[in-house]
Amino acid sequence: MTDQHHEHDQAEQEQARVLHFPAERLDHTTTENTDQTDSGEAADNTEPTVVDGEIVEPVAVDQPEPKKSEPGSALVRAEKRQPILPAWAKDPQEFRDTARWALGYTGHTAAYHAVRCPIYLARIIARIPHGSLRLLKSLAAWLTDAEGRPVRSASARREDATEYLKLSIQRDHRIRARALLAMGLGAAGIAAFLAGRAVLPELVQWAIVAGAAAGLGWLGAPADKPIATRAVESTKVPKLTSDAVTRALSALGISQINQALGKGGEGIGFPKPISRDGKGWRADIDLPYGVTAGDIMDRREKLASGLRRPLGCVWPEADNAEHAGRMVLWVGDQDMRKAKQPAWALRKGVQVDLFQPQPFGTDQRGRWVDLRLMFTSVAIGAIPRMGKTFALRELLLIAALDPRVELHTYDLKGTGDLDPLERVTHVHGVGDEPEEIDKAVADMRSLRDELRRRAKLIRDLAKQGMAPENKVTPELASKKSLGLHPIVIGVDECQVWFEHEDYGKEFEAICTDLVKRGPALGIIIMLATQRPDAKSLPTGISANVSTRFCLKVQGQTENDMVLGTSKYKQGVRATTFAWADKGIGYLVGEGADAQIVRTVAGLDGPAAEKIAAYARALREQAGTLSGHAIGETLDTDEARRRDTLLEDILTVVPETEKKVWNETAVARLAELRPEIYGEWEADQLTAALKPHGIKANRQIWGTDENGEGRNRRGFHRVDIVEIVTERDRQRDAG
Ligand SMILES: Nc1ncnc2c1ncn2[C@@H]1O[C@H](COP(=O)(O)OP(=O)(O)OP(=O)(O)O)[C@@H](O)[C@H]1O
Repeated sequence: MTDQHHEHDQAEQEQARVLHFPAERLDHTTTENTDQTDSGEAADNTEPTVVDGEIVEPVAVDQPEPKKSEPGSALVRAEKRQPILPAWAKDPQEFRDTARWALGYTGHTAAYHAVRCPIYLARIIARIPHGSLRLLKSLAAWLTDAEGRPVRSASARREDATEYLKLSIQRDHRIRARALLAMGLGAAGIAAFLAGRAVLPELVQWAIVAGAAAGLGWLGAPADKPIATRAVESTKVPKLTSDAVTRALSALGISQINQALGKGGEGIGFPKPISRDGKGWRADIDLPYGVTAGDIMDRREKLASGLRRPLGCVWPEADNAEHAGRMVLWVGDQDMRKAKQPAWALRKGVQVDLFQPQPFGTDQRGRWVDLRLMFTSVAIGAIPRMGKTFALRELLLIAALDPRVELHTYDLKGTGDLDPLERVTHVHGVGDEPEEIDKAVADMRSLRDELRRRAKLIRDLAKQGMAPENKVTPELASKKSLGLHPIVIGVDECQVWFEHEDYGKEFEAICTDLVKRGPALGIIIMLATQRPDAKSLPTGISANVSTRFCLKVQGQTENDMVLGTSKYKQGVRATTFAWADKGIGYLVGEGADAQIVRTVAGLDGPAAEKIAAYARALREQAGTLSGHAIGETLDTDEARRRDTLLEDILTVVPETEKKVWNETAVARLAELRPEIYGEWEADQLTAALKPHGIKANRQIWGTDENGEGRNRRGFHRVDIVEIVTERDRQRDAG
């Protein structure tokens, strides 16, 4: 295409000649030139010497230098090669589907006709006489040269004796030859019959008789009543044509389109032929100047009406690889909402590896779209009742099928949508009652501590060469001793947390941290909200999540909040979905282009229960059931206490003691709260204080138990005081 253009441009350039036109015009331009340049050349130009048109060489200002031909380059052409194998034969899933369809089709057809065999037999027998009569009639007509009769009669009517004589002689010759041929064939037939009777086995003889009878029966059947009826009625979908597309576009009420289609307009461009793409038609369309793909997407319903197709079949999309006026229109054979989804590989339960992509939903063409949950964080947004909870639950079920995963599930709406996961989850929260919020705060705080622990551990492991990319690897996640297993947190209606009067800011801070740093450390947070605005999905979170799924939303702000800045402008508009497009949304995965995906259909409560039961069995086998799943409730007091380390230190280290050894502090802490600090070593305190930015490995001069002065590791009390004061100040301000 590009080459063709280029050649065309070159040809035009070669033919082009610049004609200089007379004085006044030249005067003007040259004056401008003189203004701009001080050279003497400009002064020369002020003399308009050309009066008549003169041919001068064109000066190419923005054309590329004509390419010198390089040896061998003629062989390397920019042609587009057609794939050797069709797409369905290359994709294993599509191949399986096609093979399954072909087998099913053949089996159905065979069974359908087998059942009707007796009827077909009766019909054949009934039609044999009529068939025989037809055969004899045709034979007689052939023998008597019936086809020449009308011509002969016409010449007789015209009394054209010469012509009639010529035709009669020809007829006599023909009849004689045909009679001889018929006799010969008849004799050969009788001989073959007698020989066949003598030589052929009886079965073959019967087969020949049956074949002859079937032939006569078939001959005797009227054209509108064939012997065998159709086993499959093909419901043919109308072919998408450029005329149909143009008509539909012209019905959208967009003035630029109507102008372009009006008299003298440049029309609508189809840069590629409309072709089959999966189970539908694909049209690449160059819209008239000034019209964008987004303008059409906003009128999807009208477009569907113009195409006379169900709304769920019509999917206009922007082609961002081209210009803003290029649209890809995909018109499916079947309504995406009603089309039978191919079987979900995880429906019956299989062990999954969260590090590998797993099937999340199907695209318009009915192909599975995979999603890798590891190293990601997810935001799901939609107006109510569009399938947001179903999508979140599906993702949590996928996570549950990896027995290493520790689940934290929060159903803040409180209707029990995530209850099927109860049997596998580590922490389960339902509703927004104060005690539930307390539990969630404690859990999130402990997850933040876990995040910090992991960060340090990964740093250490990276130094030892065990975490080459400074993130959790499948090997590290599988080592129980390291505690680096994936942690997946799912929060439905997350706005309840972020809008909480007391803890909103803290939830936001922790979740933002988890969204930013969690993925590399194996902590995956998934947040779903029905009100995607800056309050319910804070910008720190919405800007940093890496996987986004947006079902129907009402406006541009919500759209961009979930899918990312400028997505609406780029033509990725979840506003175009209709009310009936349940479970259908735009998915923006890691670094991938946005695509329309329908989540797994029919994954309701009972279906989710079954998968969760399988996931539990996997966990029982792997010995990874913990927390809520085995009846343990989160000890909120304990979790809170862990967060009071700094305060505890200030309690055990009096103001008068400016510096203290770690071992002294740990011994006193163990006395204060043996249930928490009883087992602590001095090094553990160093590690626990590090995330707070407190250096607990300073050399501190002190006196040991024998009364001898020596240097040991410790910290300055004032460092702790500073952090606690700052934290209290922030909490008060928040
Ligand atoms: N992939 C799908 N295919 C067909 N229907 C679906 C699909 N996903 C969800 N649904 C249907 O959408 C309806 C709403 O789903 P869901 O409860 O998840 O919505 P929601 O957005 O979470 O609503 P709410 O905001 O009230 O919680 C359900 O009745 C469900 O059957």
